[in-house]
Amino acid sequence: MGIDGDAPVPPHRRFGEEGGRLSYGGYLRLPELLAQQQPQSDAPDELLFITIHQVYELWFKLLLHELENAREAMFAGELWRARQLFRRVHAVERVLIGQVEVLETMTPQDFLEFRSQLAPASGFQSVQFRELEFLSGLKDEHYLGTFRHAADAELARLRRRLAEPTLWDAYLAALSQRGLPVSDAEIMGTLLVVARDRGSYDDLWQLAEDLLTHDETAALWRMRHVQMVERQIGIKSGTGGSTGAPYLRERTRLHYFPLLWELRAWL
Ligand code: HEM
Ligand SMILES: N[C@@H](CC(=O)c1ccccc1NC=O)C(=O)O
Repeated sequence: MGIDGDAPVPPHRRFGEEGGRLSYGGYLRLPELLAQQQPQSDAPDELLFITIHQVYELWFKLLLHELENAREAMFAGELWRARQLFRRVHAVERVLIGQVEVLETMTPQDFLEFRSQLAPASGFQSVQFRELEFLSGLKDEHYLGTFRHAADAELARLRRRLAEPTLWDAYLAALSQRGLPVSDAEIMGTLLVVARDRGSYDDLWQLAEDLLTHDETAALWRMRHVQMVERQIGIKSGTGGSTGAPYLRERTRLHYFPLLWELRAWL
């Protein structure tokens, strides 16, 4: 019973009612969000195709945010904070791989109902995907060419990513703050010291493992994507003008942090 004799108000009724300003849909901007799925054909599976891509782009946005914060934490020497953020990054990346399965419920015949209308659009033109690559250390300015038709603001974002420090630069800064040499000639020696003296450097070792997991999970997504592509379009070329699966297979060999992979051979 409440103090005035009425039945107590259940907690779920009280919370958030103080100001009465926020609502679920208002806070999350659902009218705007849910107005953005607009198929251009009558093909029943185009809604799935648009939804999946929009969900990917939302996760990409979060990943960029968390990776920027992880980079800042490494520069600040707050390795525990960087590690906390990498746990989140890895969890999101596993979701990115898992949701390929949802798109694979589409048959190639159903995809072909709207595929021809997509060209020349393609995942090639995902600005945030390329930003993730640049931030992670895979800076390839040739890709600016694929964004010729992008908005000025998007091109500016890519150029900024090309100019700014990568996650690897931030890791080198963290090593350097602990008095370890990081020049090109010395870095492999330093990585070996960290790997062999876990008593002194376990936090740096674990952080390098977090970077490697980010690298590995990105590669797993590339492999999963190319499997899906082969299942959908076989050896057809891509709407973005590439050779399709052969181009994508080549990209699965990429590494964000090649030295961390090379280190294994020296241990
Ligand atoms: C039916 C499903 C899909 C097919 C058949 C497909 C096909 C392709 C092909 C052929 C390419 C090479 C570029 C081109 O010439 O078009 C490509 C690139 C790409 N796709 Fe997809 N894709 C599919 C789904 C997705 C999804 C769900 C995403 C999530 C965002 C995605 C993201 C990308 C990205 C980021 C690239 C550029 C990769 C790179 O340059 O390394 N794709 N895709
Ligand atoms: N490139 C794909 C089409 C495709 O998947 C796509 C088209 C427009 C926007 C995003 C896409 N997703 C990944 O490439 C294809 O060649 O079939």
